[in-house]
Amino acid sequence: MSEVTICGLFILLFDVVLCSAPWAGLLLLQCSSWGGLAGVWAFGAVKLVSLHVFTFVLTDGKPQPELLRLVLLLCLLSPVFESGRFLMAPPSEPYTGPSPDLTRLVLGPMASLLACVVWEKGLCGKTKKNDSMPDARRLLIRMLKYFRPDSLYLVAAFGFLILGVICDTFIPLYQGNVIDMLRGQAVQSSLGYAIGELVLFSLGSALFSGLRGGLFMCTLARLNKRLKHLLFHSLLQQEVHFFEENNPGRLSSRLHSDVDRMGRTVALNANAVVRSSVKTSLMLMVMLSLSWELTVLTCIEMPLLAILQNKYSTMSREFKDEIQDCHAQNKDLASQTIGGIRTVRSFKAEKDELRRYNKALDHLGAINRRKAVYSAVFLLVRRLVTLAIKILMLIQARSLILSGRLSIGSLVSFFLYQKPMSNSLREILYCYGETVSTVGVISKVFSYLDRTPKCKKEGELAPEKLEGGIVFQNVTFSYHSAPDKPALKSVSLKLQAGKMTALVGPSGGGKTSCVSLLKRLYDPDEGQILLDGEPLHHYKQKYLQQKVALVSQNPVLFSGTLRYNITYGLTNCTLEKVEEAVKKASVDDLVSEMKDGYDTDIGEGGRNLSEGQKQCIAIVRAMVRQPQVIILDEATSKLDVQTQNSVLQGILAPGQTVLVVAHQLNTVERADHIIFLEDGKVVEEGTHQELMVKRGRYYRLKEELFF
Ligand SMILES: Nc1ncnc2c1ncn2[C@@H]1O[C@H](COP(=O)(O)OP(=O)(O)OP(=O)(O)O)[C@@H](O)[C@H]1O
Repeated sequence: MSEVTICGLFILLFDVVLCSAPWAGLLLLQCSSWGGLAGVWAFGAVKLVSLHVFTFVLTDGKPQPELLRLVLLLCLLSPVFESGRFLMAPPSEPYTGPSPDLTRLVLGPMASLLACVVWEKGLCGKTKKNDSMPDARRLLIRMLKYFRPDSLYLVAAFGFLILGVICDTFIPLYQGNVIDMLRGQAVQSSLGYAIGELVLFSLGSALFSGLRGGLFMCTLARLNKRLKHLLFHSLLQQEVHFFEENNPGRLSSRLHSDVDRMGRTVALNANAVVRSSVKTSLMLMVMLSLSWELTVLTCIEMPLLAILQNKYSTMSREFKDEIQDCHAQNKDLASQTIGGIRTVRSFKAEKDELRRYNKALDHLGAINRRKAVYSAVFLLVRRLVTLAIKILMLIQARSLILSGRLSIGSLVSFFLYQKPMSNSLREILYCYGETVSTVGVISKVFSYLDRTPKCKKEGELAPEKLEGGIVFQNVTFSYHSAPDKPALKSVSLKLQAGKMTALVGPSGGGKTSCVSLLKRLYDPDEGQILLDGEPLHHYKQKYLQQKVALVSQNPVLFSGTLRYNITYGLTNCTLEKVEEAVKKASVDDLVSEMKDGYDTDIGEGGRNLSEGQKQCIAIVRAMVRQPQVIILDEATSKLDVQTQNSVLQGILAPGQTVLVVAHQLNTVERADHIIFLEDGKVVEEGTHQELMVKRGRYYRLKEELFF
């Protein structure tokens, strides 16, 4: 047992001794009261001083904050409670102060102790152990701030909510009135009046609830739109490394399901909490007026359930995170297989894929089973607690009825109120649990929203005239997924303005990495790349993407029309410009063959086109930008030789800097200068003829091996 617990027990014992003294005195003197409310507060003050001194002595002058909170609770609970009774006492039965009975002597310290345990262990204790809880509060407050632009809607929604609840609470009262009138000899007009009031409250309840629901839904839709826009904007700013490290399925799940979930949970729970709180307060007032002892017992049930719910919520939050990750993985697995169905079919790997998917489903099933077991245990314990409290209440009610302090009718009314009040409290606790379990989701979404892209800020340069000379100065670069294996090691090379340069080398040599750096998809770890003598990051990003165009072997096209794909990312690109680019690239036949010409829908990812046609579209997309530097990364590999020649002839304008990427020397005969890259290093460079002499044997050998 810890030191704090032992000290707490001593303090409790001392409190019981302190309380029993005046009670014993009152009993001996046969007094029924000890000075009304003033006496209770005075005794509370005396207790506060005595217990403080006792605590300081007990802890050698260094009391723990938990003990001080217990002392405060022991001293203040009774005066506060009595003040409540005093304020709520009906005029027919004026307040006479606490009566000396044993139940009160035990109930006071018990309630204080319970409240203390709930606070320290269940709520506050959790906060101290788990650093994420203050974060949770901060995250929820931040989440609420996103509702700010809809404050007016929210104020109206909450207003309608409170009006609706008030109408709801009065409906049973008027129902009772009408029933009473049916039994008696009420005048026809007053019966009609009571029915009218009942109808009015029912209509009010329906109307206000409808308005409240509509306004909440509207606010939620607006919040979702705002958050999705912000998140998508933030994602689009991130560097390419980020997308390599984070799986696209998971990012898309954050953007859609998570944003929906966080908005829904926070808005609906706030709605439910306000509704339940108003209802609970109204019912609590009525219940206290019926019997405070039974109300205290009902209220003891609440913190016990709160502890249980708190524990369950923590577990359920972990389960939910696990399940969500699992769902994202499964979704990814399925979409990968469906997306790559041609490859799957050609390798006859359907059974393997099914087995992989089944394994993933089994994993998800196991988590769901564990969650179900925990949920069943939680439900059982919760029911047992409720049952135990109910038995205690019946025992207490029996003694109250026997002593004549409670009528059977009042007991029935009390029990009639108890169920809806427990439901309201349960709803509040449930909402709390739900909100806490959504904190993980909120924190992940916010972490993406707050993420600062790890790439250099774009510059301001956008010169009208660009020569297109490019220099790599000692460039070293590694991918984040393989930080110890640099893809480029101190590479220095030069692309002369207006000339065609070829990067040649075996697979994995670093050609594509050079191209990616040139397109600023990544930034070098060391060294720099100069364009017309200026570092690449000094140029405006938009300018750079327009002046340096890349056509890769597997171009990415988007669903939409042919024209949309050609003019992708360009504003105000006229049809004439598109037609000119198509003519230059000699692919006008391809366009004329299409059903709706430029307005033909090419399907998702361009699936209605052949691989060669996709390459043609990508070439036109680059041409339409009239770039000064054009990079052809095996851009025509899927075209037949004749088309390849005519396309190349058309696109290579005089004075343009061209970078061609290839595996073999014989495909880059036109190049003015060839750079041979191997294992991330420049190993040879020169003209085609020079290289054929130097590396011809090597190439002949390689080509024999490959072809
Ligand atoms: N996204 C990536 N993450 C981690 N490593 C990568 C990534 N892309 C390439 N690499 C590694 O970087 C090195 C250079 O690859 P790069 O793609 O630049 O070579 P390449 O010469 O273009 O090859 P290929 O001719 O086959 O396209 C290789 O070792 C490769 O494994």
